[in-house]
Amino acid sequence: MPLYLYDNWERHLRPFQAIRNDWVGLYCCGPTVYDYAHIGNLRTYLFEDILRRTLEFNGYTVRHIVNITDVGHLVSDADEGEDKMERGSRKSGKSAWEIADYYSAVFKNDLTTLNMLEPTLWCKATEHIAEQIAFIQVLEEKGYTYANSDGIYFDTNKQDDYGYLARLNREGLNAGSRVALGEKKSITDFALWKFSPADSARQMEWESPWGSGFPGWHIECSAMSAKYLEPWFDIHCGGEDHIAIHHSNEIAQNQACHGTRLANFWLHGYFLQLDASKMSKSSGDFLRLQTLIDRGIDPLAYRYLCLTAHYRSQLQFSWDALSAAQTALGRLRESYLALPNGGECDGTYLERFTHEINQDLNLPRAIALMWELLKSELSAPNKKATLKRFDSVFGLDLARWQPAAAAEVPADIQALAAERQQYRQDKSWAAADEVRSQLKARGYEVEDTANGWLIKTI
Ligand SMILES: Nc1ncnc2c1ncn2[C@@H]1O[C@H](COP(=O)(O)OP(=O)(O)OP(=O)(O)O)[C@@H](O)[C@H]1O
Ligand SMILES: [Zn+2]
Repeated sequence: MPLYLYDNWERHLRPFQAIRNDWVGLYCCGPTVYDYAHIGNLRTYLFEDILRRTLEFNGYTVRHIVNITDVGHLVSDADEGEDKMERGSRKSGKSAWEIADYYSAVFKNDLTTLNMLEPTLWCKATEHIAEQIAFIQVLEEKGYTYANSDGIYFDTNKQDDYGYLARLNREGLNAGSRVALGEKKSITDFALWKFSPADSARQMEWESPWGSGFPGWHIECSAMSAKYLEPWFDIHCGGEDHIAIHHSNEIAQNQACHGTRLANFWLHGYFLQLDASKMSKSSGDFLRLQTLIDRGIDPLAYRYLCLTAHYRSQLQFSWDALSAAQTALGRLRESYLALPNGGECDGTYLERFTHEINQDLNLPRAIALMWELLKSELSAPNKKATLKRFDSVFGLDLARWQPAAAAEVPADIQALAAERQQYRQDKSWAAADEVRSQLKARGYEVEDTANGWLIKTI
């Protein structure tokens, strides 16, 4: 069954075919580590995690690269204003290096808490300055750059199809924005290298053929994806806000340097909205994963919530929806736990599941199918085996979940519960009731569910 993905370059579903035989290259733009990630950012990484799991489900080996932007992302996407890292440093009183380390570690921890798979490789912008300088030098040799008083810029007029990914109307943009042009030749031109200001020292700066300074934000992704994947690889991801500027600029750089548009497929995760606008670090109005945990929400309930919305539609955050997700996850975990082991994955359900996830990651329908499976006539052990296979894509970690009290249920009680279950299966009702009384006397009760049993304390 082919895997169809919605490619934003072509703006339609395309059957996925790997470029190479040995691995699939997946590059995901990582966080700018000047602050905590919010659950909106995390929604995009969850979508990328699901994509990776779907590729692996389809038998591919994925080389999954995530970068850490620890320099060069300016407050304004028009390459103006302060570097977000330096601003974060000024606000916190810590060095830019310290805050980069701190927020990178918290970010990685958030991903683990949400049961995301560890990328094959993390790479930091500040550890790839030489690669970025070398990339800019090629652009310079090929005539794509110009210098002005604050940096080396990419001349977007040199490319007829600049901005194709975003279907940009360049004439319209240029006409409407003369004031913001500054020293740039065209409003879409962007910085490759920024000079350190003459009057104040920066914490993060390096020598270069053009003088002391730091790289622009977009060049790191072109340089690092070429280094760790290839200049032409399979799939590039990010949030929807990256389409118009960041990814358009990455493509421009690669077209100029390597003659490729970086990636064969361009996939974007759509926003988590808070009160009808994008949840955003810069606005200061955001929720962290830890905020949810502090309010008694299981982090995987947030993962479940994200699974119920398609990645290509925006998701409106609400506490009600989150608590409904928590309830559903609880039911799912209990059902899974109650099912006996030893079954086999059901071929028909597996085929239907593959059809849903291979249709551009239709996780909402895959989740609905999972509930249908639980209610089905399938044998209990086979339900469990099938569900386990589904969970390799959902990533809800069902097999590891234990109710808080379960760890304390003594082995002899568990054995009694199993004995009772056996009596019930044999229709020896009197013996089953007798064991039930014994359990009760010890302070336990067994709850029968559609799919098995659960031991609870009275
Ligand atoms: N509200 C959101 N919902 C989903 N993804 C988002 C949201 N906001 C940002 N993203 C994505 O999260 C990833 C990390 O973004 P990054 O750390 O650069 O955020 P940022 O641009 O500095 O912060 P912000 O835009 O929140 O002020 C990117 O892929 C970005 O597109
Ligand atoms: Zn990027």
